[in-house]
Amino acid sequence: MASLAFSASNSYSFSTKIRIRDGSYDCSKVEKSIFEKIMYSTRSKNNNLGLTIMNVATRPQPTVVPPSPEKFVGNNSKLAAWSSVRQERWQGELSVQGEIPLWLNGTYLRNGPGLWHIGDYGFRHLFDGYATLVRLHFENGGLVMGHRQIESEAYKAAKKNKKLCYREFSEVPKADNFLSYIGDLANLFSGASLTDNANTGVVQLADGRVVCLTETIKGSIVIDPNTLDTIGKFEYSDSLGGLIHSAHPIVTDTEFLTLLPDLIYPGYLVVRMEPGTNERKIIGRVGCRGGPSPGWVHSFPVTEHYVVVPEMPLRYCAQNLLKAEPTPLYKFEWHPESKGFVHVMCKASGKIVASVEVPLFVTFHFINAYEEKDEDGRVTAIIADCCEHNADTTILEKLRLQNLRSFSGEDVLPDARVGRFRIPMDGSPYGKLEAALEPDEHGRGMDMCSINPANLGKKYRYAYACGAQRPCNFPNTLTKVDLFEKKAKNWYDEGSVPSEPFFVSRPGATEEDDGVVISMISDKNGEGYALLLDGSTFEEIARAKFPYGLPYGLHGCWVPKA
Ligand SMILES: CC(=O)/C=C/C=C(C)/C=C/C1=C(C)CCCC1(C)C
Ligand SMILES: CC(/C=C/C=O)=C\C=C\C=O
Ligand SMILES: [Fe+2]
Repeated sequence: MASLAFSASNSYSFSTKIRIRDGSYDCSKVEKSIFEKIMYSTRSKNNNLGLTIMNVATRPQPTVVPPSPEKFVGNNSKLAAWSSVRQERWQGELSVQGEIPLWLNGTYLRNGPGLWHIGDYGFRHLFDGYATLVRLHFENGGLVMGHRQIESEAYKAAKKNKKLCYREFSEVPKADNFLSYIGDLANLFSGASLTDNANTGVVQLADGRVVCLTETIKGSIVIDPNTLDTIGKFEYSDSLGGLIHSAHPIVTDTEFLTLLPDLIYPGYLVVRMEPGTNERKIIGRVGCRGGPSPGWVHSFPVTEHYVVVPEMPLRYCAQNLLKAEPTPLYKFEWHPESKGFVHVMCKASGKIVASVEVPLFVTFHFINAYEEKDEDGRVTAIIADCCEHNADTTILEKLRLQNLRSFSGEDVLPDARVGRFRIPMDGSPYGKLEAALEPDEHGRGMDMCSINPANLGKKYRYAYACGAQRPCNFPNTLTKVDLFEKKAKNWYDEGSVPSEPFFVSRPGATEEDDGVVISMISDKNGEGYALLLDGSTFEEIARAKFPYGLPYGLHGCWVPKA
């Protein structure tokens, strides 16, 4: 046992006890009050000690780099999905089988954790990898593919120092000695040691800027969608502070909405940023009804007038944040006794208009939400759909790379469903959560969803997602879910892993599913291709082989031709 005192910022000093076990520093006994003090001290404008803006004076032309002969790293199956990307960048025209519709003019960008190695050291969890951007540029029936690493500070530092330098989702840099461990703790609380590895998603703001995101606020990075150049850090100009936000903001032509979980006074700030600005303004705040900390908010849905704030019983955990080694639920803890809640905030007033207890749930991704009205047009309930993992947290463990790489033929993917919340707006205390369709329709796998963006916040019929054809260890189908008919159509290619199906609407379309669905496939031979399905029939319309298989990617966006 050691007792020490140090100053985390100029204004706070504190002491704590550190137990040294097996040569590692276990800080699980750090008192919450101390944690709170430190976290609070980060709530100032100047808490980020991270990136500075890199100026790109000229826009360089994309470099065409031929595929290198390097071997895939770290995978014992042929699937490229769980192997680190084989080179920093590539760009070239692909040959297309089938026909790309001539109306499809623009660029699909997909982000994801594509590099899980520093030298010989391999990361452990899917979410740890350094961000790899992939670009599919569609023009006049042709297709140019490019991929490139995002030049985050975390990635650059790892390359330069040949070691992990920032805290990733599950990986923590090793302290050289006890004193540096103490320094690391201070850096954790100031945010300085948190990653800016923007490896989760990419969005185009209404003002045209393209921003890659993750769950750390400092991991908001502006890129050039044409060259995939890293332009620089997206600096929020407000003084909201904080370290983390939802990885999935809601982005429309008029706004950028996100949630900032508050770990000190458990709750969430709902904030809005107008196009052309970097300033988030507070719409309102909602306090948690369960404890001891806010639920993980990887995503959240909105309706036309409301922001839906989920309070999941899988909650951020201050103690786990301090641990050097990953815990079973990483930075989170499952608190069934704390219950699950859904809060509904009016976008215009910031007032909470409903706050209900719901059955326990586990979700990364909300699909959509809408207002249910009576014949007089009064809102009687909010319907919110998500990819729900049957209140089972084991999915997090299944996403460890070792598990993803070792499919033995055994069916190990936990069941998931389209979870439909019904949140009454009449003051009743409970909401419902039920499957929106029979989960066998999509093989009891369900994640990585998209909808026609024109239906955001409105009653909608179709969702596209990844489902399962069992046995499997990861969602392996593309599925089109019809929420009216309660049916699904599934696309499957044995041994392949498809990435999130992304719907692009045909200009002038009047039907919700009139458009195409884009996905990228890792196939069983270690190769990969871009796949286009018809949004309505869900039949293949085109595919284009990549020069080599690419790692799995998470979320994408569509950048229409200017
Ligand atoms: C890739 C993905 O879906 C999620 C990534 C999540 C990350 C990088 C979370 C990082 C975090 C830390 C580095 C410390 C604070 C907690 C938390 C936000 C989980
Ligand atoms: C890939 C995934 C879940 C798959 C489960 O079936 C979740 C990704 C979360 C982050 O974006
Ligand atoms: Fe996500």
